[in-house]
Amino acid sequence: MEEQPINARSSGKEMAGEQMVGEQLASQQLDGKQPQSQHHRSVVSYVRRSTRLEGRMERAWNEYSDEYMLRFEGSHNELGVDSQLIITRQMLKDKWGEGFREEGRIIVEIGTGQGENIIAAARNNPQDNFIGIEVYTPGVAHALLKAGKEELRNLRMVQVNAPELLQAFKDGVVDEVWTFFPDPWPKTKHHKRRIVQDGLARAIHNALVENGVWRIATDIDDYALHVHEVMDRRDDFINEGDVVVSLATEHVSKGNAQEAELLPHADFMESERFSERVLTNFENKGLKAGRTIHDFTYRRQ
Ligand SMILES: C[S@@+](CC[C@H](N)C(=O)[O-])C[C@H]1O[C@@H](n2cnc3c(N)ncnc32)[C@H](O)[C@@H]1O
Repeated sequence: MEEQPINARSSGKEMAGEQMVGEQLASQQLDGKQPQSQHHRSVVSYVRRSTRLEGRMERAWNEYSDEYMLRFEGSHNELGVDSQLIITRQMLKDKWGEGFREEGRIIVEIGTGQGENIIAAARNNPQDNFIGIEVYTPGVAHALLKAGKEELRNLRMVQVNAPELLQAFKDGVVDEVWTFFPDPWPKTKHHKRRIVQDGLARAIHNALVENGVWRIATDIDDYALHVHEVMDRRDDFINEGDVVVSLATEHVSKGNAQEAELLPHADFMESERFSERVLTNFENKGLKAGRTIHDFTYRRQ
């Protein structure tokens, strides 16, 4: 479905469109200038759908959202974050309340979907703190339901546009950022909507502790190539991959493996499967369709 570019902040209707995020906002801040108006339009990586919850999901929201949702200025009832917001570890601790692990790492997952990964990670690593960012309300509700049922204390969810939140973190607050199976946006004219972009990389670089890592996974070859294009030329991250992967160097459309085989290939370095990554529905679909799963580890320099 084609998105309708309307301003999410002013309308709050079913289809959200374009607002200032990622590359533009990050580059303005990191260049030391004040960002322009937050209402300036830029491209976002999602299409906002109807967010009406019913039944179990509605009950989960009512029961658990007060405890599990972290709310920041500018993030009430909309997906934006105040461009002046600075998130420190102390602020997180204060908002979190009981359950924040003083000595623990802070791990942020961008685009948690149904929450499978972040829930499993929080359960398996009770010593660390996990923050899930997701724009899609039913996805957030699913995560709340699972977290609430398991009484996880070391997990919080935020419903905002992830690049905006990432760039609010004060230098060196986050230990790891995970982006697993980002929306592929296969059409060339939509590649600018892919969430892995220079602006997000800069924001994540700033948010990460020294030697912190950004882990990415995708089942789309063309997206894997896009990740290499964006990340491998950066000198502020190092690609820690030690597995050689051959990828078609011309962009190919999603699923067009035959065409890809005929195109010129080049070798790229990728990682073994990240051990904390669980098999989600998205990955399962990719595997069933015979696609290769690509894992990336970029370490902050
Ligand atoms: C293809 S799903 C993958 C979900 C999950 N990571 C998994 O592996 O199952 C991508 C998710 O990213 C979310 N998303 C896309 N852009 C986002 C953004 N700018 N901020 C937060 N979430 C976003 C979408 O709503 C969607 O749930």
